[in-house]
Amino acid sequence: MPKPSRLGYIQSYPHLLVDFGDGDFNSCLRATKTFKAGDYVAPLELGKLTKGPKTYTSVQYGPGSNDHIELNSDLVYINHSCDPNVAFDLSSSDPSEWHVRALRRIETGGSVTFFYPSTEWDMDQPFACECRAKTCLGSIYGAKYLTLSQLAAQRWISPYILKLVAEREKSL
Ligand SMILES: C[S@@+](CC[C@H](N)C(=O)[O-])C[C@H]1O[C@@H](n2cnc3c(N)ncnc32)[C@H](O)[C@@H]1O
Repeated sequence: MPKPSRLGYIQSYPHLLVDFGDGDFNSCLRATKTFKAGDYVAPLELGKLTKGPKTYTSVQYGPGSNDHIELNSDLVYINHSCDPNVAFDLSSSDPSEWHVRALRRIETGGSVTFFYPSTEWDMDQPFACECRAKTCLGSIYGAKYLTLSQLAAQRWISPYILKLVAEREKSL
């Protein structure tokens, strides 16, 4: 189940709802209540996660090229933004603590977004970003293709991504 479908849709989390659009990639996840900065938006429940190869729906959890999980829940509909409102925090060595956290206030009905290169080093499916943020980076390929200052401008970057960037900078 890479993506829950519109047909027979059952919400995965009480305060998050998929807004299904037409076409393959035009859906998003919306908040059905207001979240404050720092609030837990959703846990990454271990029972739902599956390890697997890198895909456009997977989330990286470590520095290795095989360190990817499928979310198997509505969280897969969280779009990228260059000015995101949540962090995917998979930094704990205890996976039961992995979670999605609000980086700033999210109003009821607001689209939930994260900065994909905060978890992804080299993405399976790069795209031309349509986030419309003033700080939009244009094309999103993964952290490997961003400068240190572009990454440093973000509120949250996963520790293993920062480590990979540090290794890249050292080898220059
Ligand atoms: C995991 S899906 C996210 C949900 C997706 N919108 C959908 O309807 O299935 C990731 C894909 O959504 C699209 N996407 C996500 N954020 C985007 C953005 N800011 N601009 C353009 N496309 C985006 C891209 O095609 C990307 O490969």
